[in-house]
Amino acid sequence: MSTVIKTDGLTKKFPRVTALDRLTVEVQPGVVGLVGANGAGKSTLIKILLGLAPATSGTGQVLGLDIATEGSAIREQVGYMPEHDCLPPDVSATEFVVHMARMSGLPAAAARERTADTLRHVGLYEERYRPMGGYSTGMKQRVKLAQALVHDPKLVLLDEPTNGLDPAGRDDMLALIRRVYTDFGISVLVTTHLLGELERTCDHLVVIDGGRLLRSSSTASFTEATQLIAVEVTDRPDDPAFDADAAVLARLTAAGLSVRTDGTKIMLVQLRDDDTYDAIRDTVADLGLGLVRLEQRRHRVAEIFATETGGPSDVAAS
Ligand SMILES: Nc1ncnc2c1ncn2[C@@H]1O[C@H](COP(=O)(O)OP(=O)(O)OP(=O)(O)O)[C@@H](O)[C@H]1O
Repeated sequence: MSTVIKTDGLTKKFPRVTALDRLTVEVQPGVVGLVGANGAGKSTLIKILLGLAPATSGTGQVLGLDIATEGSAIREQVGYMPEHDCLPPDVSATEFVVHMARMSGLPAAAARERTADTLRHVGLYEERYRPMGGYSTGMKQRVKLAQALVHDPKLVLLDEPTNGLDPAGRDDMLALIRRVYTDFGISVLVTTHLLGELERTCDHLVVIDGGRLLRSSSTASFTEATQLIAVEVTDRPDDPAFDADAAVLARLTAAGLSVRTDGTKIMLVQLRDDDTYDAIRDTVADLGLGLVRLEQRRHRVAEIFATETGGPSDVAAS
């Protein structure tokens, strides 16, 4: 696998703010999420990777090309979906995407053919002949994605593609983004400030905060299993006054297991060995209770973020 993006000590200073602070990161082929709160430096990084803005210091390569000297070669092979609305309201999606295809060097016939295919792929059919001013946000985001894909790039950089979409629209867009890689083999770097979106969509996550790298690792390792089992039990139907949780807690503790509650009806039992599950099941059955939940806890991306930044207050957990 060849590296798709590589930066080394990448720094971008504006007069009053350091937008990127010695960022060193490597991205392999796949769907990669770039996550950070508003102002973390995501859009700045994308512009520098495209060779549209110079870095203050540090180096970087995209598809093996130097961001400082080979910007136009990078833009030939990379598609870019900007964050903000950039679509002229009076032209149709077809006219616009054909124009973008021609701009990236496709001959007229090929541009028309690729435009039809790409718009169909992102789910725009009859409406592609109507002026874009009348489109919904979801349709506009699809056109923006289509223009990023039309010249058949090896990599697309998508800046907040789910912005402004309702939950169903977001799910559709994320599924579409996933297919860009699985169906066409085009690698994706997608930015978002919504952590919850990434677990299902991305293979790998890069988390930045204040322009600095917090963490870069596979999505699986972000959400890897902890050594805790979440247990929730029913009350006794014949004896609602019986404190089921306290009884289970006392029994498991007496059996040498470490148990804590998290303020809800869920108890967290430290996984000791394979017998831990049996010990919990037996205890619950002995007490005449039922099990509502018995599952190994997984880290969620949002929890990691909270641990490493001291609080997720400025990052929406979606
Ligand atoms: N052209 C500029 N001049 C001065 N400061 C800038 C400029 N562009 C960005 N910044 C600042 O750099 C920091 C990073 O901005 P950037 O837009 O990269 O963040 P972001 O993570 O993409 O956030 P958002 O999702 O809000 O766009 C912010 O503090 C921003 O105010």
